[in-house]
Amino acid sequence: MLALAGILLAVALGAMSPGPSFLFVARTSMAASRRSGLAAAAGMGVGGFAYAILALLGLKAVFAGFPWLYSLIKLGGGAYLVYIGIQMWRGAASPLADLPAADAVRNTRLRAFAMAAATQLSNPKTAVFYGSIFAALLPASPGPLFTILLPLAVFLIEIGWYSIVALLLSASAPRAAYMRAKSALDRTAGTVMGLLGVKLIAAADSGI
Ligand SMILES: NC(=[NH2+])NCCC[C@H](N)C(=O)O
Repeated sequence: MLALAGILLAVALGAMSPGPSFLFVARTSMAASRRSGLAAAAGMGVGGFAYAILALLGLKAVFAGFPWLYSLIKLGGGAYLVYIGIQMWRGAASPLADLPAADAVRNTRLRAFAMAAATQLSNPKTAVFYGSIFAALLPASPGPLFTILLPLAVFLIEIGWYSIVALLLSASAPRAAYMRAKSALDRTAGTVMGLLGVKLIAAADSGI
């Protein structure tokens, strides 16, 4: 159980370090709504859960055995981050839409959830964390209880941290500040996303 606690601490610290996933949840919470921000937090939880399971299944060995797969993931993930960055730039100058209809709100939440999960899965920081540090901390032969508890705990930590981010940043003061500086903030976030994507693509042929 001590091993589990150590791994979970590493997961929490990793989740709290800023990166593309943080940017996505922060922006969704400020630009869309609290509920969309929480939907995005759930997407991050699901993405982390998927990575924890992959790691338990031997993600590191898979990457070591099939280096091209690791490169492919980096290429695809990098391209996705660049795409998100461009989308942020393109929307930067337009004001936020007026209150959308109920249908649109549902769609927005679902979209926030799906895009968050995609962001978490293609996020180089997340992939590297679960593919290396996390995998290295795993016991050589984890028992069944450990194998069940670990992905669930990872899900709770990731969704928990990003829910805190969503709740804090969807409050009226951060939202108002975001509205005032929307185009500059969107361009900055878009540039950071795009650069992280380019960095990932450039490193696609390097090893684990
Ligand atoms: N335990 C982790 N490393 N989770 C993924 C972290 C992603 C990182 N916090 C980001 O915002 O991009």
